[in-house]
This record gives sequence, structure tokens and C-alpha cells, in this order.
Amino acid sequence: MGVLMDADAVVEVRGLRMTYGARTVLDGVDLRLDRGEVVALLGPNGAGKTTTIEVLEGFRQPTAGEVVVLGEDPSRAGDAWRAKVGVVLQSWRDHARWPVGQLLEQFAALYRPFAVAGGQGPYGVDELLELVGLADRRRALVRSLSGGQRRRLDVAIGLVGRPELLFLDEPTTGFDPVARHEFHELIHALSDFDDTTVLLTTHDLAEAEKIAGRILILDEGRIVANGSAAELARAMAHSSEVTWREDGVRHVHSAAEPEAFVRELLTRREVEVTELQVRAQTLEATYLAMVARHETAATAAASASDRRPTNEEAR
Ligand SMILES: Nc1ncnc2c1ncn2[C@@H]1O[C@H](COP(=O)(O)OP(=O)(O)OP(=O)(O)O)[C@@H](O)[C@H]1O
Repeated sequence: MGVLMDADAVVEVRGLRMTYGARTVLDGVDLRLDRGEVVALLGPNGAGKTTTIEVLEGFRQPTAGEVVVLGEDPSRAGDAWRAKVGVVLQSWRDHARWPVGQLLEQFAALYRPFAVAGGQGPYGVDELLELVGLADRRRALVRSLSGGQRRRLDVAIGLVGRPELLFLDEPTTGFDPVARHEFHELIHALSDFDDTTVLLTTHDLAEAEKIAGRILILDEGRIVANGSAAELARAMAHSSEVTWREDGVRHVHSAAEPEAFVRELLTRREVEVTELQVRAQTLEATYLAMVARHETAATAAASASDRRPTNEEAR
């Protein structure tokens, strides 16, 4: 059993460190996921997102820190634990000669012994193919799928055991807009109706904003931001822009709290307000500002510690 205390947490991590040789990739990561949450882990290339997810999946042994996932240490957990966790890795290129439906049947069979009494057990193949939009490719060989279809199959393989916790590493790479939209609906349905907890990495900030209730930004081995897209925008003091017409005259106002401003505008004014629009700060602008701010601070700290004291200062 895990050493951490909170029974409500699906994932709880404290002080996670990971080094590859002399290189420190994760340097004190703390995070927590509660049941039914969809959380996006963002960060620049090489920030350590995949490494974090691989530690949570039990594929990598951390250098230091406490990691509890579904009540267990993932690096020691057994098959019954593994059956509750779904994983979609960044690239998965096996099983080229298998027909899609047969491959999913095989995976479903692996999960069947772990189905709990009264639970639904693994997905039926037809239902799963329908869910991921591959119903018409049941008999196709895996190698004949397009890149986006291949990725949908990866998602199906991650889902087949009806996991309590789903890790998705850049799941929508190569998806066309329709597939992407369907995938977002699928994630909403999983968290709303099945209480599935989802942790995904993505470089698509619009996607993170759309599907994740909470966003974590990892940079230089640490979580530098944690909150909803709106909370992160507020933390950066980013304003939304409200525009409207009053007696035919166009007005523009920057508001840190646009809901309150619009409420005031609509209730207190006696004149007619038309063409009211609120342009919210995008997560992309917030993200770019946050990463830039963090990196500037890190560079300043590094150059301060490199700077040798002058003779004058040393005295
Ligand atoms: N097995 C390994 N051995 C040595 N270094 C590694 C290993 N795996 C990853 N790294 C390094 O660790 C750092 C973090 O990699 P990771 O794949 O976790 O980042 P990421 O945030 O997922 O990046 P991306 O957005 O590019 O997918 C990178 O600098 C990478 O080169």
C-alpha cells in the first residue's frame, strides 16, 4: 500500500525527482488528481511530461519522491492495478498484421479476468470501435490504417479495459478536425458518466482549454502553474476585452473580471446595449507569458549564482 494519506486522491505525487545520468529532468514535482478530473499537462519540448507520465504508469522508477496511484506504488503494483489503468503512449507501432477487431478482442480478453463483480468489465469490440470512430475498419489490417486512424486505435487500446485512470500522451496527433472533436466529446463522456480520471499531455493549447478542467504547466523540471485556464489567465493579470455598442457608439473595455463587468453593464445602464462581445484571454497567450516569465527568472537566477563576487563585494 501507498504511504500517502489522502483516500480521495487518484494520483498523489510529492517531491518527484528524476535524473538521467547527470541530467535532472524532474526536480521536485508535486501533483494530485482527484476522481473524475481531466487534467492537461503542458510544457515545452523536453520539459519532462512523458517522463512524469511514465513514472505514474510504473514504466520508470523515480530517482526520489513519493508516488501513489490508485492507492499503490506504480513501480511495484501488480496486474490487478494495471488493469485499472489505461495508457496511450506517444508512439506505438506493433501488431501491423492484425485485423483491428481481432486485436481489440485480444486486449479485451487480457482484462476479462480482472473484471470486478457487478462491474461492466472490458468494452465489447463493436461498442469500442463505435466510440473511437473506427466501426467501418473492424476487419482492416492495422498496417492499412491512416496515421489518424492508427491513433484512434491507440486510444481504443488504452480504453479497452474501461480504466479508472487514463493516461494519454499527445493523443490527438494526426487527428483531423472531426476526429479531434469526437475525441473531445469522448473524454467529456468518460469523465462525466464513468468518473474516469484523465491525465493527458498535449501541445494543442485550444484542446487543453476545451477538455481539461485543470491545467498543469511543467517547465525546467517543476510544476510552474496549476489551475483552470481562467485562473491561470487571472494569475498573469491578463484581461479580457469587452466590446459593445451604446446608442450606436462602439465601446471597448479591458476587464480582469469580465463576468462582473458585463453584469454591471447590463443591469445599471439605462441605454440599450447591443453587439456585446467578450473576447477572453486565450490559454495560448497565458501559456507563452508564463513559460517566458519562468525562463527569464531561471536565467536570472543561474547568472546570479554564476557571478563571482568582485573584490569590492567580497569585503
Ligand atoms: N531514457 C532516457 N535517457 C536519457 N534522457 C532521457 C530519456 N528519456 C528522456 N530523456 C530526456 O529527458 C528530458 C525530458 O524528456 P520527456 O520526453 O519527458 O519530455 P517531454 O516534456 O515529454 O517532451 P516532448 O514535448 O518533446 O514530448 C529530455 O531532455 C529527454 O531528452
